[in-house]
Amino acid sequence: MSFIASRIQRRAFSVSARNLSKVTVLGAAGGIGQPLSLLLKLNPLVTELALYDIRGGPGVAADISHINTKSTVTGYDPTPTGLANALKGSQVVLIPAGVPRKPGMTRDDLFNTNASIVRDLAKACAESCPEANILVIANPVNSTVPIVSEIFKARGVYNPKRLFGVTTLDVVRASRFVSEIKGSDPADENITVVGGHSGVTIVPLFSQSSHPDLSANAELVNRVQFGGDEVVKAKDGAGSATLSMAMAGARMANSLLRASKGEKGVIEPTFVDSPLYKDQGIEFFSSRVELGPNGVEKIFSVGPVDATEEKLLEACFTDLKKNIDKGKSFVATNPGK
Ligand SMILES: NC(=O)C1=CN([C@@H]2O[C@H](COP(=O)(O)OP(=O)(O)OC[C@H]3O[C@@H](n4cnc5c(N)ncnc54)[C@H](O)[C@@H]3O)[C@@H](O)[C@H]2O)C=CC1
Ligand SMILES: O=C([O-])CC(=O)C(=O)O
Repeated sequence: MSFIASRIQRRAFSVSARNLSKVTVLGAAGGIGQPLSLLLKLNPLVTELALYDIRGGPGVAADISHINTKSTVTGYDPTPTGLANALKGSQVVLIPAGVPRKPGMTRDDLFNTNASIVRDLAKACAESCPEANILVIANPVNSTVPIVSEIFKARGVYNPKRLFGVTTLDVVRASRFVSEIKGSDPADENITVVGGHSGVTIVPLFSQSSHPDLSANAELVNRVQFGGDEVVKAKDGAGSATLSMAMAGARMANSLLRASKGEKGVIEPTFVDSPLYKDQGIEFFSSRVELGPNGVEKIFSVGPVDATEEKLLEACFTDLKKNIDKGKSFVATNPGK
């Protein structure tokens, strides 16, 4: 083959490789995993969908694979090889694997079960797809994201630009709740929510929205902070938010894929390794983040806040630091196999 022909062929390969987007869902047969996988099957940016669960992955995959969009769907057996194959070549890995809350529980009460699930899945990711974007949905997000980072660090493959805690549901809720009060279209309501993803670590910044008066609406602030509890209570023992979460997770994955294809100005709120409050010992923080082909492109600062929000941020910092430290020390004391 001539030099030019081989160069053309190489370029054609790299262009088509860039156009291929394998997305993996770990926990694909669960309450979130199933509708999330469905929404990803409907996304034309996804070319290959890999579904893994400790039970039921192949069944969900067979069902979804009949949907007449172009992407291929494969379900993997619950074995180490199945998991490795689900992850190999993946560009985006979503992790909704783990137990959900029951009424009366906090997200932190899930730690004992979910920490080791996330730790072990993170090990598999570090091994099989160290360069993928990892989107952690499993709670408590404030602790599970640091767990993933510690595992990647221990293996020398940590890239802070590729690790995301999914906090999209908080802004989805905030815009919907505001629209109910104002009688507006939620699509027009851009509410910034910063901090973490549980209770008082969730800080909506209404003063920055087109309705600054709402920052004094304690009931609304509380509803955004404890929106998850509203669903847990209504489901009465049958789990937590699954459908709205699937929509939020699919939105976040879609934003990453759009940015990876070179679209500019794609901004999502997300819980990332962040410089914003590192001087206060807070290594991860959710704020508006511009996404790009390399993952995190730019982390926006919190911006001006009013006195009420200043107090909310103080409460957030205290809990968030504890949650992050808990995740980090878990890996130090429970490194697993
Ligand atoms: N980040 C967020 O905004 C939200 C997070 N969540 C969290 O997402 C998690 C999942 O919630 P649901 O889907 O409702 O729970 P679920 O119990 O319905 O589904 C979890 C799935 O994970 C699977 N699983 C467990 N261990 C696994 C492992 N080692 N490997 C692969 N799969 C495994 C289970 O077999 C099950 O199918 C919970 O921790 C929940 O708290 C829920 C809503 C919002
Ligand atoms: O509340 C929960 O346990 C699930 C969750 O994270 C949410 O709905 O925001």
